[in-house]
Amino acid sequence: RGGRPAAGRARAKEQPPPKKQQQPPGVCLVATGPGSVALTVPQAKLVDHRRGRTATEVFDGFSAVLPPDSSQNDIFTQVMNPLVDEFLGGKSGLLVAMGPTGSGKTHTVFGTARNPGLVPLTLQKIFTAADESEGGNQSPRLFYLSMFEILCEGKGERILDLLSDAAELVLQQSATIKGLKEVAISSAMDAESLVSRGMLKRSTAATDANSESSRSQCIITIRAVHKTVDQKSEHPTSGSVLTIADLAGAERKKNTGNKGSRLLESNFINNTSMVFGLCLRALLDHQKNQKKTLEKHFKNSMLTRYLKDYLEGRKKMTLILNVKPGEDDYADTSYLLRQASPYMKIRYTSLDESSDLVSQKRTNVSLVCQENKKRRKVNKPEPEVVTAEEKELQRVSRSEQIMKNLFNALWTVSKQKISESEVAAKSMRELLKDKDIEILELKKELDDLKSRCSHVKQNDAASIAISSVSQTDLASALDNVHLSTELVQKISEESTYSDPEMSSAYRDMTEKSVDCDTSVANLIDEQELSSRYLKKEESCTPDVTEPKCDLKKENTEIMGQVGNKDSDGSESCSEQTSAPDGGVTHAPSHLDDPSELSYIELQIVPCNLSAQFTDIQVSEKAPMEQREEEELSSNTEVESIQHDVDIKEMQQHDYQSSSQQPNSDAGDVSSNQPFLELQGMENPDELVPEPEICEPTVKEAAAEHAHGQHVPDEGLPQTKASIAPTKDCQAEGTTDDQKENLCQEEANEDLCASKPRENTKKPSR
Ligand SMILES: Nc1ncnc2c1ncn2[C@@H]1O[C@H](COP(=O)(O)OP(=O)(O)OP(=O)(O)O)[C@@H](O)[C@H]1O
Repeated sequence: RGGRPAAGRARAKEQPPPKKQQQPPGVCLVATGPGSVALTVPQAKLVDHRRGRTATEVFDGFSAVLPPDSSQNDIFTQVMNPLVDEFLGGKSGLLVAMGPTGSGKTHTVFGTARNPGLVPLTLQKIFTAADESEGGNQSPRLFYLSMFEILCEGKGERILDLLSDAAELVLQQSATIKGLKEVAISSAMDAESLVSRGMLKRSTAATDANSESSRSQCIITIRAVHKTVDQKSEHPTSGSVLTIADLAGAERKKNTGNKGSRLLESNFINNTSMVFGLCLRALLDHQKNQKKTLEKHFKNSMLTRYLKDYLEGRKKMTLILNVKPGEDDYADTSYLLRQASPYMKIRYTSLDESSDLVSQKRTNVSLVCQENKKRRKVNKPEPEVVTAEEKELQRVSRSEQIMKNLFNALWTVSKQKISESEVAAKSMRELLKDKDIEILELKKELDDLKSRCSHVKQNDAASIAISSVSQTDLASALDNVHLSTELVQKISEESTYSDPEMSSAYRDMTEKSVDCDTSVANLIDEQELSSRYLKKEESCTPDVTEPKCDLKKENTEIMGQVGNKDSDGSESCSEQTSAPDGGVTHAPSHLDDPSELSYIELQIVPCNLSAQFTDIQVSEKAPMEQREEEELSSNTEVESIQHDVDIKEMQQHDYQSSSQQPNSDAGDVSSNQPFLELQGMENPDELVPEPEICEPTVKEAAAEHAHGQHVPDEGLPQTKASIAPTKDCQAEGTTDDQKENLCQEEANEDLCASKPRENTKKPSR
């Protein structure tokens, strides 16, 4: 008990015990050197074939090996004094007493009043050193003492403050205990009494192995604070800390005989001891192989969490392996030596800590050291110190680089999309241009069609004008017919005085003329109807060239219809102008009928008019040409009339010559023979002699026609006017009875002639 674990590896080979140290009976472990021990297997533990032989294991490498008769001071001097010196020098340290139950750990740490342990000795040493430091002009320091235990509570753990009545303490992540009472200590005596009071609260129980067995892990901390630095703070946290831990010893059930709650405590104690050993083993392995990560076994118990800095090699730690050298304790001793002897090779990484705050930086320093080692492996001359800020900067720069790459990728894709869109827009523009060109061409075609349609409309208007002109011509022709009728009537009236037969023939001729006038009026009506029908057909006919043909055909049909209609009447004028095949013929065919010789000459006019109408309709001449033709026809008509007048004049002359004879006979055929020959007539009875008083009037009218006075439409009244004075002259040259007869006849003729004229004017105008 009380021996420090030797450094180095225990040799597990059988070798003869050292000659100088005789192994006492019942003892298995003896010191063989300042840092080595020899563990001999008891004979009872050996198998049968090995009995009689000595089986000894040598464990060397320990810092010191203290024999069983060593005092508390020897232990303090050998084990604790270096830690106290470092503590007083500003360095934290840890002392942990390990060993099986009943091995004397508590006795070694706390001792007794008469034989004080390491804690009292430390306190004495500290205050002694403090007194010496004040006398040596060193800065005064304050010492604080805390004492707590970690015990089992059910299946868990809890911290209990041994210097206060605090209900519960909380172990923080920073390896500090929240709520732990620190008691400032000003003297060793006060501190020892304080520790003594705390020991009274510690959980202990009697087991088969120990009458006062510790049931918890007890931890005492002494913190030294310089007054000049932390005197303003009531509870300064800076300063070196000296930690002394008295662990509960591992227990064997058969040795302790624990049951129930004790057995649970045994499990807790053994588990904590095991975790503590694993942490040390992991630290050792990590220091042996830097590539191997440091296992974080310290998380598995509250004790190891509290001692994390020490178990990770950042603070100095001293282990006291308490063992019992009896043969009965061989198993526990052998187990502890085998377990803990390798820990002597553990080295802490920093010896320059001066305060607990500095320990926070030591982590970075440790990382820097590891980083430097790595950099040395890659043969870099100067290792770079990577701080947290630099790491943050590197992380930010990486993020920026990632975002930059992402932005570049998006930009490239966007550019491609834009280029594709531009190409598509260009093609669409070209397509629109083509469409515009097509639209312009279509517009041109539409304009052409419009112009052609307007031309067609003009043609239609021309055709309509032609129809109207034809109607006008028909009307003028009708007027001419009336004029001729009136002229014939005048002549017949004049001739009625001389020949009654001529008068009857004249009446027939007048009736024929009236019929002809009526036929012409009907023709005008039908032409107007046909022109309207033609308009409707032209409006529905798409082909613009068809109306011309239709116009000709329609006009031809009109003529045919007129002929057919008049053909019902045996003596119609239209019957003579229409051929059976629809063609146009002239009146000479009627010369075959001797019954109509009296008005053959007068029917030339309507027949010519029909021919004129046919020419107009077929040739579709211009209105001026039509007017010229009309004038020509009128002139022809006048010439024919003048020719008739000449004939009448010749007849009148013959009649006068015959009437001057005493026995004038109207039936004298010889006197009429020249006229008949001229006219080509065979029946002289139909000749109507004209009276002599009409000669000047007829001559005057014939002279007007002969002087080239055309007879336009408007000139028709003039013709009438030119004829009217002849009646006056005629009336002046006659007797009163004759005048009355003439006026009566003239009135009758006016009434007879007015009827057809009124019928013809209505539809034509
Ligand atoms: N060097 C010593 N001198 C005198 N008595 C001792 C010595 N070592 C131990 N003892 C006595 O042995 C008994 C057990 O000692 P101690 O309680 O210290 O053992 P422990 O290792 O702490 O056991 P546990 O782990 O169970 O607490 C005590 O009664 C103690 O007085």
